[in-house]
Amino acid sequence: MNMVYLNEQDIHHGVHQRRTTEKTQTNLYSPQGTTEKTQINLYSPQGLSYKQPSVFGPDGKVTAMAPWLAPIVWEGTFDPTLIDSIYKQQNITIATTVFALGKYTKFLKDFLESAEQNYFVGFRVHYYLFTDQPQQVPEVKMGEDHQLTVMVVPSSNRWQEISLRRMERLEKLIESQLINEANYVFSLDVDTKFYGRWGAESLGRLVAAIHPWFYYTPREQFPYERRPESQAFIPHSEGDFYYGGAMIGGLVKNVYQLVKTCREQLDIDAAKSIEAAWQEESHLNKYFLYNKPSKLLSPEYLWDDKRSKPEEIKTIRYSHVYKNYNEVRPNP
Ligand SMILES: CC(=O)N[C@H]1[C@@H](OP(=O)(O)OP(=O)(O)OC[C@H]2O[C@@H](n3ccc(=O)[nH]c3=O)[C@H](O)[C@@H]2O)O[C@H](CO)[C@H](O)[C@@H]1O
Ligand SMILES: [Mn+2]
Repeated sequence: MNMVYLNEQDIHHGVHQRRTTEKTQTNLYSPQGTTEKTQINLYSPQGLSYKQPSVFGPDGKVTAMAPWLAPIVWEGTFDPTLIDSIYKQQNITIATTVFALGKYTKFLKDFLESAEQNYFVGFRVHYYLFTDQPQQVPEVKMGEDHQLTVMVVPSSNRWQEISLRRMERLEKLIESQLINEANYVFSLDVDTKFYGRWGAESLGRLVAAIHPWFYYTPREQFPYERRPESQAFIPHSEGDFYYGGAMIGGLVKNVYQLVKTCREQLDIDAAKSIEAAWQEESHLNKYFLYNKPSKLLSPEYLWDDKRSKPEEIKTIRYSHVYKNYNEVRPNP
């Protein structure tokens, strides 16, 4: 069983060819096996030793709680009508950032149209769409209380840069606007589509999504950054879940702490000319390891169209659509 999934992951990663090798870690950077401890970042506590948590309970069924008592949101664990009504009384605004630079504008229509069908329907939603091609932004009819603001930003010729810059841009947006305008904020990938409800059950102080390709994987095989010289470094003995960089969320203040820290850590790495294996996603995983999310979204909330639906996934709500990497990215 495990083997099958590991192979699928390897295929998944092989497509991008951006995983660092395990060799680098043991041979180059930890020659005596002593550096791991001394190079742990200042904001990280010393590694705490505990068993890797699982999304499956002892009965083999999915579990609705992480061992630090954060809910894991699955179909069947909440009453959608009830939970929406609780948050509606609070009159909240949910800011949502999405980036579409270069050819990624082609994903906007499906992303926005499907969001309008499924995403926080009946709540106040304010999309902030960052793009370098404002003329390519499609007209999409917004639901009541939903609005969209286009933020024009300079283009970039490296997809890695576009992806990781989201941290800095979100940091600035929160400082300048969201702190006064919104209660919650989500940042979502654009090469995606909503297929099902995404509502108030996803709200929390700090929200992470479990990556659809790694919830069967032993932590030592997570594609964390393994070079101790990177600020995103995580030793093989640590790790909870592997979280996807395509979705982060939470209260504005808590997301601000997250994006600011990740941006600072990315800057430190950049000054040393090191780019983590999965860019900001690696830094995000480091952050969540030492600042545990208060709510986890099951892979229902971050699926991948390339992956067939296993039994434990009752409904797919938000999923990566197929993309031809060579066609849409500015560089390999
Ligand atoms: C499932 C998941 O968690 N996917 C993550 C993954 O692969 P992905 O292959 O999904 O990354 P990606 O190509 O979708 O890039 C992330 C996002 O950056 C934006 N973009 C990117 C390139 C470009 O030319 N124009 C543009 O606008 C766009 O919003 C896109 O959704 O790794 C990335 C960084 O290593 C991010 O962490 C993604 O969230
Ligand atoms: Mn993506």
